[in-house]
Amino acid sequence: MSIPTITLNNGVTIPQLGFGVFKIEPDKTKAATLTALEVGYRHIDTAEMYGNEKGVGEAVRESGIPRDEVFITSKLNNGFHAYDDALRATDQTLADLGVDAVDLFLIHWPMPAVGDFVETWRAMEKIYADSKARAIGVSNFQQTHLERLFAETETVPAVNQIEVHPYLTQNVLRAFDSEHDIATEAWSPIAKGEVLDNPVITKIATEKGRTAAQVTLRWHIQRGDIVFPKSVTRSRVEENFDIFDFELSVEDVAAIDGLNRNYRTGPDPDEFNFIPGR
Ligand SMILES: NC(=O)C1=CN([C@@H]2O[C@H](COP(=O)(O)OP(=O)(O)OC[C@H]3O[C@@H](n4cnc5c(N)ncnc54)[C@H](OP(=O)(O)O)[C@@H]3O)[C@@H](O)[C@H]2O)C=CC1
Ligand SMILES: O=C(O)C(=O)[C@@H](O)[C@H](O)C(=O)CO
Repeated sequence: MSIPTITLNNGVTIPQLGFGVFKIEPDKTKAATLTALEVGYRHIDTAEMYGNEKGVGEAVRESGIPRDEVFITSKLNNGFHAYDDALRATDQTLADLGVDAVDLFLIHWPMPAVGDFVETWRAMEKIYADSKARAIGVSNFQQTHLERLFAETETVPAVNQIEVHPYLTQNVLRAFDSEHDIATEAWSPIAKGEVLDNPVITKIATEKGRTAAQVTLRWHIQRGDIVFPKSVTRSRVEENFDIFDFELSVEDVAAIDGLNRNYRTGPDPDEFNFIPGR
């Protein structure tokens, strides 16, 4: 099964479907990631915050798949926004993953009340210039945060990774990303499972002979976003991968768009200023 790719604003290509590892225990991450790689995933989304970068790196090495065939994303944790801290934390991420460079590196949260993300972005530009990341981007940035980066720095982020699912369709921010050549990545794409019993989605699933998760992931793919559902259950890892041999109609996509209720499963980026360990 060939996974579609998206070309980022610096020419780097990313598989549109990946595997997320948030909340996978460090000692279970190697096995879970190996399962995803066996099933066919070639894009893994991790973060320093998840405490499981080592397991991801071990799985990629143990899989025997050439490094350049697996796209690895990690994220700079909230306690490392200061310029020198960001550079040091990046080196630690590379050491934990056991790689020379990540494919994509993101500022995990803007933390607007702290207010130092422009300095952090300058560190990201240095990390990119030093070839420690093939592409750099942000996560959980609102339009105002992006506008500050445009005004005060040189590089437009390649990616904005934000919460998106049928109950939080984010069409305004996604359109803003797109106007500025920033690819949107949709985190918690099935809303941590919360959308799977929605009658609009289950009806489409029944009509298509698919599961609600497959319909929801297919909706993301047809809207053009990048997704990386998480599962520690092999049958679900397979199910979530098996979404490229059917299509939703324009009406199906519109019906799922209509489920938006601006509901977040995770923190509001305008209010989240949490620094782990402090
Ligand atoms: N940048 C950021 O701030 C954030 C980024 N992320 C990224 O996004 C990824 C995905 O988001 P996440 O929050 O994990 O949530 P998801 O929307 O991917 O949902 C994961 C949950 O759904 C279950 N599940 C997965 N597939 C199926 C299926 N086919 N049928 C029924 N249940 C299923 C999983 O259970 P089980 O594992 O038990 O099978 C798990 O409980 C993360 O792993 C992380 O990489 C997530 C949150 C914030
Ligand atoms: O999963 C992530 O990438 C996150 O940032 C979350 O852990 C987020 O910080 C959260 O859910 C906090 O409760």
